[in-house]
Formats: sequence, C-alpha cells, structure tokens
Amino acid sequence: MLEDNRKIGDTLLDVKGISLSFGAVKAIVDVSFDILEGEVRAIIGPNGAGKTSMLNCINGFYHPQQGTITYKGTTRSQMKPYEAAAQGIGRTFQNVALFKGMSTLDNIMTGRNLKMKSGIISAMIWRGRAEREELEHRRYVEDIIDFLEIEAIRKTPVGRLPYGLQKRVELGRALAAEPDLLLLDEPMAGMNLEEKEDMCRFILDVNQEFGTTICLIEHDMGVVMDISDRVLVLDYGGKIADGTPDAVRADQNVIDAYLGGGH
Ligand SMILES: Nc1ncnc2c1ncn2[C@@H]1O[C@H](COP(=O)(O)OP(=O)(O)OP(=O)(O)O)[C@@H](O)[C@H]1O
Repeated sequence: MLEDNRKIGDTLLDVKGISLSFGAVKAIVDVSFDILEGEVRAIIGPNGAGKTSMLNCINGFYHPQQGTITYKGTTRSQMKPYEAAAQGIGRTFQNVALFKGMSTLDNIMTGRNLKMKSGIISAMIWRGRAEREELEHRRYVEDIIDFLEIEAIRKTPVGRLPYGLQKRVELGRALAAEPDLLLLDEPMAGMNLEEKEDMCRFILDVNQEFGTTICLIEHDMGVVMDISDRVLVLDYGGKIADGTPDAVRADQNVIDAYLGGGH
C-alpha cells in the first residue's frame, strides 16, 4: 500500500439483515455489514455468491425483501437509483456501460449531469450563467482526465479503445459525479497485469486524494488483499467472514469456500 495518510471515519453505510430472492433463488440471505467513511471495502466470494446483488441493493437497482440500509444516517428499506446517485453513491458496472460512439470527454461529461443546475429553459433566459456553468463542468472533467492520465484519448470514441482504457473512462465518468461512496463492480476484470496495476493505483489515489469511500467487488484475491482495509466474504448469498485481509485469508470458512466446499 501507499503511505497511509487517510482518516477512517464513522459509519457511512450500514446494511442490516438484508435478504433478496428472485423466486426460489436466494441471492442474499440475512447479510449485515458496514462501510466506514474513507475506507476501501471489498466484497469477495465465488460466482453467484450475491456480490453484484449486494451492490444493486445499495444503489437501489434491487429492492431487498428484508432488512434496512442506513446511508449517511438515514435508514431505508429501499431506495431508488436516482436518489442513491443524488446522495453521492456512484457506480461502475461489471460490463463496461459507456456510450461507445461518444468520445472519452463526452462520456465523462455525462457523469456531470446530476451536478448541472441549468435546464433548457433557464439556459435560454440566462445564457451567460449557463455558459459559465458549462465551462466549470468542463474544467472539472478535464481535471479528471489529467488525473486518470487519459489526455491522449480525450477525443477518441470509446468504442475504439482497448478494454482496460474503457474501464478507466468508466471510472472517470463515475468520478465526475463527485461520489462520496463509489461502488466498483469488478474494476479489473479482463485486464492484463499492467492494466490491473494501473487500475489499483488509480483506485488508491481516488481514495487518498479525493477521500472517496470505495466498495469494490474483485475476483483477483491478490488485488483485494493488497488494496482493501476490510473484506466481506459472501457464499451462497450468506456472509461467511468479515474482517481485515489477514483475518479473512486465514479464515477456515473462506478457505473451504474457495478451495472446495462444493464450488
Ligand atoms: N435479476 C435477476 N434475476 C434472477 N436471478 C438473479 C438476478 N440477479 C441475480 N440473480 C441470481 O442471484 C444469485 C446471485 O447473483 P449475483 O450476480 O449477485 O452473484 P455474484 O456474486 O455477483 O456472481 P458473479 O461473481 O458471477 O458476478 C445468482 O444465483 C444469480 O443467478
């Protein structure tokens, strides 16, 4: 890890007794865990363990049948995706979800939408103000482009970029919304070693420099153990371990789930 100047704070998100089923399929079974302000939190587990479903519950894509989610002190049984986004929960997806025909710059600009105050009507009435606002947003997006070292591809349609760079652009778009809590669904999937190392560095930089709290799903155990403060382990929808990387690595339930145990 980099030199650690971070402050880990109070509970930002508290998940209590969440259960989610799709018909007979139990995707999540009575899981509780929390995320502290400023930490890098990982969720791991074998295929189908319920990891993506958990992120989908946190940002309101799925509505758990049981349990509560407390975010920034407000408790809900469910929330809507736009409410989650408006309250500072950002997200990237397992499969890249960008506008392939649009440039890197324009894709990242779409991440600013929530921050834009001028609608079409007010922009017609107060053109100067709308233009100033647009300029400020562009400046913010250019800073993200510098930060992620993707200046050379700012005008390139993202569909033409290699997969690793598309993932970086997707991270940029999520950052453009200035999230307090950033959910990353397998940010390094399908990447080669060098791309993985770059992505790890960017995730740690986002956490340290912007103070963004990160919750990530990742299959590469080496990566997870390197960059996470705490790791939640799911298996068949249930929680089987939760703790520091070292504690989780030594946990017999985790060893069984990964090295046998029916998977
Ligand atoms: N929309 C859905 N409709 C029906 N079943 C679903 C749906 N979403 C998830 N599931 C099921 O819920 C279970 C958990 O899936 P989930 O995608 O959360 O697991 P995961 O741990 O993220 O897996 P992976 O590592 O393969 O991405 C699986 O059995 C899956 O088939």
